[in-house]
Amino acid sequence: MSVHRTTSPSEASMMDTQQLRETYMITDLIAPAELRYRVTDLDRAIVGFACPDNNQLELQADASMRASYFCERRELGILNIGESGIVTVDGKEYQLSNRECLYIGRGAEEVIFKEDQGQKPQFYLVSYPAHTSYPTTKASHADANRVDLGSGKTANERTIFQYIHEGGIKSCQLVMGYTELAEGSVWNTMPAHTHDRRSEVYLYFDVPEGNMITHLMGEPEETRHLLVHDRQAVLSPPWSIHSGCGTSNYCFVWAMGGENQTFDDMDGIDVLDLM
Ligand SMILES: O=C[C@H](O)[C@@H](O)CC(=O)C(=O)O
Ligand SMILES: [Zn+2]
Repeated sequence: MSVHRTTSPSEASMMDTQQLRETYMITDLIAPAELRYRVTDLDRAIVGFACPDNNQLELQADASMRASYFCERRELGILNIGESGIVTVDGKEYQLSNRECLYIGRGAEEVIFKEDQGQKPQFYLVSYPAHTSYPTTKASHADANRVDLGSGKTANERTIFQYIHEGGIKSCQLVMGYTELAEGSVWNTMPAHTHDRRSEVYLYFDVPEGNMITHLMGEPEETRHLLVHDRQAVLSPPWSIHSGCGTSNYCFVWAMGGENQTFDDMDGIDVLDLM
C-alpha cells in the first residue's frame, strides 16, 4: 500500500532555493531571553528554543494548539546545547548542564526555564502528541547510549548519543539524541536512509565559526540541498533522506516522531543509487 502524503515529494522537486528553505528550514528560534517555537504539520512536531537570561521563561500553549497548557496532550524533549540551566516542572527543579537531556511527560502543567548562576543555557525543544503519560526523566551525558559509526577513511566517523529511545528514557513517540562527528570527518548519515514510519528534525550545532553544512534532502532519486548554518533546524519528511556534509566536523540533534521507535528499521540507500 502506498503512503498518502501531506507534504508532497513532487512539490519539493519543483521548489526553488527560497521555497525549499522556507518549507524545510527553521532558522529564527534563538533569541536571548526568549522562548520561541514553531508548530509544524510534520507529525505535529513542535520545534523551539528557550534561552533564559536573567529572566524566567514559562512554556505556554500557542492559541493554535487549543490546549490549556503546552503538555496537556503532548510530550516534550529538551537538550541543553548551551551552558548550565534549570528547568522546573510542576515545582520540581532539574539542573541541566551542556548536553544533558530532560523528557517531560504528558500532563505536566507548569514548565519554567531559568539560567543557573549567571550561565547562559540554550534549551532546544522538540515535542510531539502523546497518548499517555510517561515519567519526567533526566538523562546525563553518561546515561546516553553510545553508538560509534563510520570511519575516518570515509570522512564519516561519528558517535550517536541516544537519550530518549527504546532502551533509555521512555516516551510515546519521541526519539531523541545527538550525533558528534570526529575531527576530520564531515559526512553525517551517509550512506543515507529514509524511514517511512517516522519524520525527523535535525538541528545542527557547534558548527565552528565560518563553517556550514550542505544538507541533502528529497527522495533518494530526486535530491535537493540546503545550506545550513550553526543552530538552524531542518525538517525531514518520511520520504526524504537527511544527510549532510560540512566544511568541518560539527554536531546535530536528531529527533523523530511517528508510528514506531525502532531506531534501526531505516531503509538504507546505496550511495550509488542517490541522484
Ligand atoms: O534515523 C536516525 C537518524 O537519521 C540519525 O540518528 C542518524 C545519525 O545521527 C547519523 O547517522 O549520524
Ligand atoms: Zn533518520
